[in-house]
Amino acid sequence: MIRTLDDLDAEGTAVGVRVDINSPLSESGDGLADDARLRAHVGTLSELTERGARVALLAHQGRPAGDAFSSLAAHAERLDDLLSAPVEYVDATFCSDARRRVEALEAGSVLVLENTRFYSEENMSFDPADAAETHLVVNLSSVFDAFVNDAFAAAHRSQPSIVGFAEQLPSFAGRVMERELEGLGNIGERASPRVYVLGGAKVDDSIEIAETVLESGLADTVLTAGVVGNTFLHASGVSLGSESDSVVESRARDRLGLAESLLERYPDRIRMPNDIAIERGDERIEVAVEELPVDEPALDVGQRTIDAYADVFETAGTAILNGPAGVFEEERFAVGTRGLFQAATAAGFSIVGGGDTAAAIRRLGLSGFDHVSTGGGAALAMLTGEPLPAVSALDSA
Ligand SMILES: Nc1ncnc2c1ncn2[C@@H]1O[C@H](COP(=O)(O)OP(=O)(O)O)[C@@H](O)[C@H]1O
Ligand SMILES: O=C(OP(=O)(O)O)[C@H](O)COP(=O)(O)O
Repeated sequence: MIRTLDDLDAEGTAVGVRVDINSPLSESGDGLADDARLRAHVGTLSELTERGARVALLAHQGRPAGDAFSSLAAHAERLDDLLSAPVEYVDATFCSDARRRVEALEAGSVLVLENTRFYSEENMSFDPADAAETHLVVNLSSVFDAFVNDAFAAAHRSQPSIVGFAEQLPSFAGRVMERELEGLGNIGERASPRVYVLGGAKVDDSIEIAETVLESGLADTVLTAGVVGNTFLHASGVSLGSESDSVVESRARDRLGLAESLLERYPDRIRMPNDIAIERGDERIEVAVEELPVDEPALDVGQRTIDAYADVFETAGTAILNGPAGVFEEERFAVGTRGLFQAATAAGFSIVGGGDTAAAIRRLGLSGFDHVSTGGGAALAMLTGEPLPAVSALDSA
C-alpha cells in the first residue's frame, strides 16, 4: 500500500522531495527552454510548503557528458517564480554544506539541492537495499525526516535518489506520482477494446512495444502512424519510395523482421496507414498507399487514415497514444497528429504517454484526454505492464 501526502504529518518536517524537472535547455545552455515539468510539481510543492514542511528538492538534469547535463540553478530561479514559497539553491547535494542548509530551512520554504547526477552513484542502478547505503542517501537521510517521491518520469530508474530513501525514511508518493499511478496503473483492467496508437520515430522501440502489448493481450488493436506506420507498410511489402524506405531501414534497425512476423501473427490486429502526406513544391499532397512509391519522404498520415482510425476510436474503451503521427513541428504535417489525437478523445478513456507526444499536445493546443503523462519511458513501462522500481520501493516502504 503506497502512502500519499494525506498520510504525512508535514508541519515542521524536513522532507526530501524527489522531483523530475529534467527539461530541455535553451541554446545557450544556461536557461530552460520549457518549464512544463516544473509546473507539474507546483501542486505537490505548494501543498507541502502551505502545510509547513521544510522542503529539500532532489532532481537530476541530463546525463553525464550530454548537452543537457547542467546545474539546477536556473530551475531554482524558475521555481521561485512559480511558487509562492521562498526558493533557495545550493550548489551541493549531500556534503556538510548542503546538510547544514537543509537543517537551517524554515517551515514553508524550499531548498533546491544540486543535480543528483553530478555524483557517480546516481548514474548507476542499485537494488533498493544497496541504494539505501549510497553516500547520497545515507548523508541526506541524517537530515531528512521523511521522503516524498514525485518523480514519476524517472520512476523506471533504479537510482539511489529514486529507490534508496524508502529503506531509510517514512516515504510517500507526491501528487504527480499519485495521479500518474491512477491514470496509467492497471492498464489491463481498463475498458476494452484497448487501442494502442504507435507513431513517432523510435521505430525499434515501438515494434517491441507492439509485440509486448499484442502478445499480452493489453492491446486489442495497434494503429500505426508516423515513421512506425511507414515501417509496417514497408514490412508488409509496400514500397514507399527510396527516401522513406531508407528512413525506415535506418530507424527500424534489426527489428524489421520482427515487424514482418507481427504482421503474420496478428494480421487483423495491426492497422497501417491508408495514405501518407508528402511535400511537393511548397504543398502538402496526400498519396493513397495504392499510388506508392513516390520520390518524396512520407512526413505524415493523410485524411483517409485519420478517418479510418477515427472509426476505431468510436468504439474503443481505451485509447493509448504514443508518438506523433507526422512531423508535427511543421504545421503542414501536424494535420495527422491533430486529427488522430482529437479523434482518440472519443474513446471511453484516453491516455497520452511520451515526451514528444506530450510536447505535440501542448504545441497543437489539444485537450480532452483523460490522462496526459509527464513521463516518456516511465509511462511506456506502465502502459506495457512493466513494474516500476520507484513504485515497488514506495510500496514496500
Ligand atoms: N513521418 C515522419 N517522418 C519523420 N519524422 C517523423 C514522422 N512522424 C513523426 N516523426 C517525428 O517523430 C518525432 C517524435 O517521435 P518519438 O521520439 O518516437 O516520440 P515520443 O518522444 O513521444 O516517444 C517527432 O520529432 C516527429 O517529427
Ligand atoms: O526525461 C526523462 O525521461 P523520458 O525521456 O523518458 O521522458 C526522465 O527525466 C528520465 O531521464 P533519463 O532517461 O536520463 O533517466
